[in-house]
Amino acid sequence: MTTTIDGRKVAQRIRTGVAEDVARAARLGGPVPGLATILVGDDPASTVYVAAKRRAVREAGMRDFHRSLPATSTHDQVAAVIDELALDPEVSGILLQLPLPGALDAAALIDRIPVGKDADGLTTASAGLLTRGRFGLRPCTPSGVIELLDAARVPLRGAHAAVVGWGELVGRPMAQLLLRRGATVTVAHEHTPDLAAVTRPADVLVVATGVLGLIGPEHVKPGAAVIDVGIHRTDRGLRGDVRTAELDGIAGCITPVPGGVGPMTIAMLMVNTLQAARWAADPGTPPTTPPTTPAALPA
Ligand SMILES: Nc1nc2c(c(=O)[nH]1)N[C@@H](CN(C=O)c1ccc(C(=O)N[C@@H](CCC(=O)O)C(=O)O)cc1)CN2
Repeated sequence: MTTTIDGRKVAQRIRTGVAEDVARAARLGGPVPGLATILVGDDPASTVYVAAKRRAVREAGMRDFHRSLPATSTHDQVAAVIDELALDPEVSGILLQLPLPGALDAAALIDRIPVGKDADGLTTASAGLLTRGRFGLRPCTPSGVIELLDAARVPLRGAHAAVVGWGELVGRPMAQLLLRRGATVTVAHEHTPDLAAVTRPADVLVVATGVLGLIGPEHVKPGAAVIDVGIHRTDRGLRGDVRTAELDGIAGCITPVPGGVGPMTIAMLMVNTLQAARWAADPGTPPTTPPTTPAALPA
């Protein structure tokens, strides 16, 4: 039997835990965390995602700072906004919504965000901290995947994990997070000649390719945990990189699209914003706990 992992439920539990922590800190007179979202242009999906992030910020009792910039903005104009937010002590975290329009250099702009305010965990500095196993803010989607695997009680230490896709947003940090949990990790990508040869031995399969329906029964070990990070808008609604219906009775557990990984991205952004505020309040002793709240863990 295949179990569906309910990402909405896990995400809500995490968001409630963050809201409780924010309220508790406020009662004790601590600073209220604040997230600044930056949206450049008017890409419809990005507009929806940023609106959802801002709503989540307010629901968590945090402060919502937002900047909208025209699609014609230059590198220097976007950089100036990031620099201004970087200096603002009320802003705990900064997020530059991706993708950026035109020829803007996303990597260079993201790297202007100070590591302590890197709510998305996407700067080169945050990637370095992750690779070294030091405290830092982790990329939201892959850390959300780890939370889902924990919620489904999927053992990671000693497991063979395959990550399909090597993007900076998901694939690469995902592999690092799984490694840190003691999994043996293989990363497959567009140049991998025989994809099924990599994925079929995997106990844990994380797919983040951006290729609609790439993964089917021929790629999956019976009983494996299958995590689908893809989101595609089709005539039949949202679909992922995995042909989920075909894996019923084969996968041990699987995330749906929608309602799987997607909601976790926003939940983990709330966790990171809270962590950033704590880090700023006591920069000498960065939190030593993993970037999740105790409330985020399964009961
Ligand atoms: N700066 C960033 N940009 C982008 C990120 C990111 O983490 N940081 N990730 C994606 C988009 N994204 C958040 O920005 C995101 C994607 C999907 C969801 C989500 O909740 N999806 C729902 C379906 C919602 C829908 O109808 O589209 C689901 O899967 O159930 C949240 C956030 C790229 N850009």
